[in-house]
Amino acid sequence: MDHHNGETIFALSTGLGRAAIAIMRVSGSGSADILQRLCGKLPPARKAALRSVWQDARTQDNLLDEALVLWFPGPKSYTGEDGFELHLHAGPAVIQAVANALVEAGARPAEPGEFTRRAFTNGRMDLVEAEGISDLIEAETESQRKLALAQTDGALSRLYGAWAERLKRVLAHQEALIDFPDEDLPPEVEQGLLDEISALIEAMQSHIQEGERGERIRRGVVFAIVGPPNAGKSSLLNWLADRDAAIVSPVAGTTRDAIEVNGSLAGVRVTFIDTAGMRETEDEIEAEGVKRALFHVKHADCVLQMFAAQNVPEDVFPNAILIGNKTDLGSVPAKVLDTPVIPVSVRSGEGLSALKKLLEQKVESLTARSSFGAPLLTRARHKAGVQEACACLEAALQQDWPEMRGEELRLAMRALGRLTGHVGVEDLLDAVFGQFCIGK
Ligand SMILES: Nc1nc2c(c(=O)[nH]1)N(C=O)[C@@H](CNc1ccc(C(=O)N[C@@H](CCC(=O)O)C(=O)O)cc1)CN2
Ligand SMILES: Nc1nc2c(ncn2[C@@H]2O[C@H](COP(=O)(O)OP(=O)(O)OP(=O)(O)O)[C@@H](O)[C@H]2O)c(=O)[nH]1
Ligand SMILES: [Mg+2]
Repeated sequence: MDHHNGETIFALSTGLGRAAIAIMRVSGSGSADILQRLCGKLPPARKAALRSVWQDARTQDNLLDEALVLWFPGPKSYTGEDGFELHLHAGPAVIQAVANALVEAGARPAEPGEFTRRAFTNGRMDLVEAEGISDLIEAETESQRKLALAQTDGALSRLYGAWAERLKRVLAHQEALIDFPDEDLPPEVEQGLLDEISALIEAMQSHIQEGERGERIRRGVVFAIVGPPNAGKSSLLNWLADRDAAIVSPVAGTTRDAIEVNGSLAGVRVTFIDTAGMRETEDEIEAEGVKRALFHVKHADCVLQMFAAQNVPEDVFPNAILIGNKTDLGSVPAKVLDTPVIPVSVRSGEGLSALKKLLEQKVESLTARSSFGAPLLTRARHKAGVQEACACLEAALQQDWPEMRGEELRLAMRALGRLTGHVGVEDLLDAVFGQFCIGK
């Protein structure tokens, strides 16, 4: 994608649902001219003004709307360049007419994430903060909101920046060892340097480990509901979803595809996946369903293994929560192979509130932080970057040659720099900003 910061871009920043007001956002060096063309004299900076919006204000040709107008001169604006907002009456015809007038005045529609991309390019925020903005807009639960907001506030960026600073000092000491090999530098210098590298490795490793929680909060905790046909898996899904998401029937093998339902538990986004009942089958489609069920057993954060009272399983999946259903028809054992069984009857409702409590606890333990307040990584991109930096530091420790060690340290610095976007990220930007909402 070719990006021209000189161009003036616009986008509708408010959602397309039923709403009274729509915000059209404009950014770029042509903003002052375009705003004057549509609304006449520029309003005072950052003060709302009520204006008529015209196709051309000079000729008072074609009145489009009466709008609140905000003028944001750069470089302190969100994008770092001149821009303005029109708070219009929401309505497809108003929006279309204003968009046409903007194009006629020289602006073009923005790409997804282009406003924030400009904020990044103009040094208003780094890459990690920009990703946080995108997550904040997507956040559906309280925990997602908090995590994203901390990220837009620079908490994660500051952690990576602090590591980069420490690395810079290590590198400086390393250079001193290279430049003055014959001077009698005290041996503590080299030892101190190695200790600092080890400390950084440890910090990065625990950050990666904790990061699993951040990724879970961001994407949601995934529960896979599995078990033999007719156990009542789809019935449980429907109860958890509070709607008829999946077909329930007495026919064994009713569910063949995986059915996902999103919800929230303990303020955390969760996904429940109902799967095909596991059994040997000649049916090609059902067999594919069973294959998918096994896939979800492997990839879910937690497996809900369900069985019906009369049909106690011989094996228990690792880390599964065992649910014995249909207690209205018969009793279930207290344990199977040392795993406690949660007795429920989805039909009568018995045990369901206890099950829900248990699931809430599970969600909390899967997302709770061990070190309070430390920022969490939230994406595979962050994890990969920290892992790369960490691998370079480990390689640095293995190097006896000072020059080679210095090279590994520089590579680690570079990996951290790419994370926040301070170095060499041109190739990454389309991927990062392409995931944004239009108008942000
Ligand atoms: N209508 C509207 N609401 C919005 C935004 C927006 O752009 N427009 N935001 C967008 O994300 C968020 C709030 N963020 C904002 C960030 C900066 C400024 C602003 O007025 N900046 C001043 C400079 C402020 C200063 O540093 O002194 C400026 O633009 O000149 C406004 C909102 C959420 N709500
Ligand atoms: N008596 C009784 N019947 C139940 C209970 N829960 C579900 N059922 C019934 O058991 C049958 C199978 O339920 P489903 O939820 O479709 O079972 P499933 O595990 O999704 O089955 P498959 O999709 O075939 O793998 C249906 O007739 C349900 O009404 C229960 O607690 N007690
Ligand atoms: Mg089913």
